[in-house]
Amino acid sequence: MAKRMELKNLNVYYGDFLAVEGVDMVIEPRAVTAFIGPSGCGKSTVLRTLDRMLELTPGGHVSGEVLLDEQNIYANNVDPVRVRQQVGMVFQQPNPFPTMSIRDNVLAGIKLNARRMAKAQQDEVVERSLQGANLWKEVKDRLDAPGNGLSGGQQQRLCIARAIAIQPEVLLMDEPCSALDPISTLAIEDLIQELKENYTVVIVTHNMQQASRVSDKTGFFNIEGTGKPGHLVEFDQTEKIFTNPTQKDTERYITGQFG
Ligand SMILES: Nc1ncnc2c1ncn2[C@@H]1O[C@H](COP(=O)(O)OP(=O)(O)OP(=O)(O)O)[C@@H](O)[C@H]1O
Repeated sequence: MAKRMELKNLNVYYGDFLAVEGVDMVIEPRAVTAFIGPSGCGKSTVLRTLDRMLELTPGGHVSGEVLLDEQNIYANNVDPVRVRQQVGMVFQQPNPFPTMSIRDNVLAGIKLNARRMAKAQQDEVVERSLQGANLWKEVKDRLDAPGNGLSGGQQQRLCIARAIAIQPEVLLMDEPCSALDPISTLAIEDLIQELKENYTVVIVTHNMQQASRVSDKTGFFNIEGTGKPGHLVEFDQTEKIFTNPTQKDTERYITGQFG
């Protein structure tokens, strides 16, 4: 588990609109990479290229390459469904299937991929995934209760359990804490630190303290103005980005002068 990803001269389009231009970046395995930058600079757009979810938006397409351990995931012979088995996504709004039980929520991705599994093996996946998402202790006595009976923070950890149940290599998180209270946010941030031992983690966040707390590397994206493409301004060790950035715009952004 945990694979390296590499973006090579990546351009991302919605129809004719060039939303993000010329991104080159190596995303290291067993590390957390954060994407920061002002609204509209393309953080979520780039994130969605990493599991080919971008193509689910009409007109969404890319040029350039996205490598997952040397394999271009946009090559003609690559099945996007297979990519999404290797690269999982956790969204801003916790989105468990509301009436489905906690147990079935964890197994949802596996069932969707039509993998048959004996009950004992399912039990093992449910426990392992919930342990991995730091939720097991809180829910082990009510696995058959509906997913929407959990708190927001627990629901987000359930979504993380669902994402890791299929044993991906990479976990993408699009502002995973923005709908959560501060205590649940800290629980997810602690969990992200644990997840990086086994996964390649990429997180989009508006919260600069969060980026500096949880990530090893940070990419700062920016946009010159409405209708212009976003681009990657600077990508480096998180500590360097937040203490001694090379680019003036990065410094202006992290010191709150715009954005
Ligand atoms: N479905 C879409 N169709 C057309 N254009 C889109 C679509 N989604 C995003 N865009 C455009 O792509 C650009 C990048 O948007 P994106 O949402 O990736 O930025 P972001 O940095 O994640 O912003 P935010 O921080 O506000 O979420 C913007 O100009 C946006 O308007």
